[in-house]
Amino acid sequence: METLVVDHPLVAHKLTALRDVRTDSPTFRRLADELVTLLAYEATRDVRVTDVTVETPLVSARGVRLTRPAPLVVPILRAGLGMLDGMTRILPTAEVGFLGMIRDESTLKAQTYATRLPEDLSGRQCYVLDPMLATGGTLAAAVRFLFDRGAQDVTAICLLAAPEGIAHMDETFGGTGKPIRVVTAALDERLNEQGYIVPGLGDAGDRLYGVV
Ligand SMILES: O=P(O)(O)OC[C@H]1O[C@H](OP(=O)(O)OP(=O)(O)O)[C@H](O)[C@@H]1O
Ligand SMILES: O=c1cc[nH]c(=O)[nH]1
Ligand SMILES: [Mg+2]
Repeated sequence: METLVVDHPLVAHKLTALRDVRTDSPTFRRLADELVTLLAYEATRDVRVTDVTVETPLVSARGVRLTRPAPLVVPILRAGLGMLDGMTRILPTAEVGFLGMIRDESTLKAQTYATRLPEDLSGRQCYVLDPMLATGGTLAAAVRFLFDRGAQDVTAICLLAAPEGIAHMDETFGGTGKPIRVVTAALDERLNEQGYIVPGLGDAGDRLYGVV
């Protein structure tokens, strides 16, 4: 599995503001949206394209267009929804599937409460959106759903990742030879006793959707 920590001053600037406990929900939503677009630019570096020729007003020119079928983008509800607009802004023809997952805060195990994915993902490139990669239980389950339906490769875009989550993904998929990438704005220090990323940004879903 490949992990890419995007090293860019604008990414660091927006992430710092997201971490700030004083950032209110409307600002948090806007920053998350902007940050995803920057991460998505890096995450889509390997998106498949097909050679085409276009007519400019002057001559024929060679170029590319996205290979069809377009990639599948899968936000993990609830918090991943806050990343969908930022992603589809740069990949407007993407198909969108949904996974609803919640982590039981006492066991830290992920439970799936909704799946709305194409049945057949043979040969498809997939992008999973979830702001937080903590223990990795949620992302591992989501990635398994996609590979079970035939996905060719999966890239997860996470605002923040913990070393424990990256290690869990490596242990789960490392020996499978499946192409998986995690693209994140930062690899934080650790998880605390409650499974929260430290220094982190708190509960991403609550901060996005106004509980705090
Ligand atoms: O890596 P893990 O330890 O599995 O934890 C990460 C998950 O926890 C959060 O979702 P949460 O369960 O809080 O649901 P929500 O999006 O509805 O807030 C987050 O958005 C991830 O999906
Ligand atoms: O730090 C964390 C860990 C899991 N989920 C969150 O929203 N934040
Ligand atoms: Mg939450």
